[in-house]
Amino acid sequence: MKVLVTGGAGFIGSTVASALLDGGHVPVILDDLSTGRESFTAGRAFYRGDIADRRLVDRIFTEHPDISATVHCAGVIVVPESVRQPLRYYRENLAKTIALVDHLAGNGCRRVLFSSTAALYRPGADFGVDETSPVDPTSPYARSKALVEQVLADAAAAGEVTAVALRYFNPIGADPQLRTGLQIRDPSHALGRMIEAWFGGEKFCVTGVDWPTRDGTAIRDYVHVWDLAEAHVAALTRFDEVAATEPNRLVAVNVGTGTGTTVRELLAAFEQFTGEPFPYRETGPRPGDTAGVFNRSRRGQELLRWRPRYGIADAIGHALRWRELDAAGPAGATRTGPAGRARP
Ligand SMILES: NC(=O)c1ccc[n+]([C@@H]2O[C@H](COP(=O)([O-])OP(=O)(O)OC[C@H]3O[C@@H](n4cnc5c(N)ncnc54)[C@H](O)[C@@H]3O)[C@@H](O)[C@H]2O)c1
Ligand SMILES: O=c1ccn([C@@H]2O[C@H](COP(=O)(O)OP(=O)(O)O[C@H]3O[C@H](CO)[C@H](O)[C@H](O)[C@H]3O)[C@@H](O)[C@H]2O)c(=O)[nH]1
Repeated sequence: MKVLVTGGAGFIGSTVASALLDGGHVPVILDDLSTGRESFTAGRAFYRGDIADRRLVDRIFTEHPDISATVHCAGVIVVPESVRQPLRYYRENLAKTIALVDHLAGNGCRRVLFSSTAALYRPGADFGVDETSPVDPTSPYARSKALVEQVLADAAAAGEVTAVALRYFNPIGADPQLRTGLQIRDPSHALGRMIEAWFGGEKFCVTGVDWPTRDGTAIRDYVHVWDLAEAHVAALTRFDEVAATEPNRLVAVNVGTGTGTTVRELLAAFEQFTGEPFPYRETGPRPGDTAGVFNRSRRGQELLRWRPRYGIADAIGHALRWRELDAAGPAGATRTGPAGRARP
């Protein structure tokens, strides 16, 4: 398969591209490098530009007429930022996706695998959700994803596209071969902040301790980014079969591990991995935060014939090793290096 990967210079898209290559497929990357890293595209077909640029999309399909599907990862992703800049989030994630899908359909590429998010679910009493759980996003970021799903559902009903949405839970870790990992300088997600605090010799800040969870901190389903990437390859490999399970509808599939982990539990797993106590402080929740959800659906395993292979300790290890390598290498030369930390 030859597959267009938007956002293929970013954290998840670059890992998807590696998993495609490892599976004998060919990724073609479209990325504007707004948060992506050019070195992640080395040795891969790469077009720098905006997903909404019709001329660029036309050029890609002229040069690669055998692209059979698109994985659409490009977008802006920071929940608290979306609360401050909703118009930007709706423009980047919703308006530009409509333009992209229109250009894709115009080029005869109707198979769309969309990067959606479990953040669109309303947390239930026990925080477990499946694909039929109520969708009730609480931030402009999550709402932009729910709106794209709605657009794709309508386009699928009209036969304009065949669409599958992978609703990611919380991807962490790095490519186990360390070809790519988290590329942004100042991550906002819990494990990213933990790693920066640990390398910087600072306290980790737990944001939100009054959620109705077992220990008051928010719960998430942390899925290794390599497992997530393999779920994409599985979905692409049997795309028509998966789409045919709900003809003329958007097929939504949760991609999580099935295990809920609180922030305190993630911190404990980090301490266990490094063998050192991790000092922390506590504050109120961030804007747009939710108590969280974990996956309780088996649809991903059944429809995609996929199952996660890695656990949280693997993900922490890969993320730490990537961070260490990245700080040392040319791509990370401007970053602060590990603050005298011994390798765990
Ligand atoms: N990271 C998570 O926790 C998470 C969870 C659920 C869903 N997702 C979704 O997965 C996708 C990828 O997320 P990520 O963590 O890899 O983020 P990322 O920021 O690392 O990657 C996004 C990529 O898209 C590119 N991009 C952004 N806008 C673009 C545009 N208009 N045209 C072309 N390229 C553009 C960026 O340069 C970047 O390389 C996003 O759609 C995100 O919403 C992420
Ligand atoms: O330094 C931190 C960072 C986060 N948290 C807490 O940890 C929990 C999880 O936060 P994350 O940011 O790791 O996870 P989210 O599900 O809130 O958001 C993540 O997933 C979203 C999509 O689902 C977006 O992609 C977003 O950018 C990405 O961070 C939240 O309660 C948050 O308040 C902390 O306690 N301290």
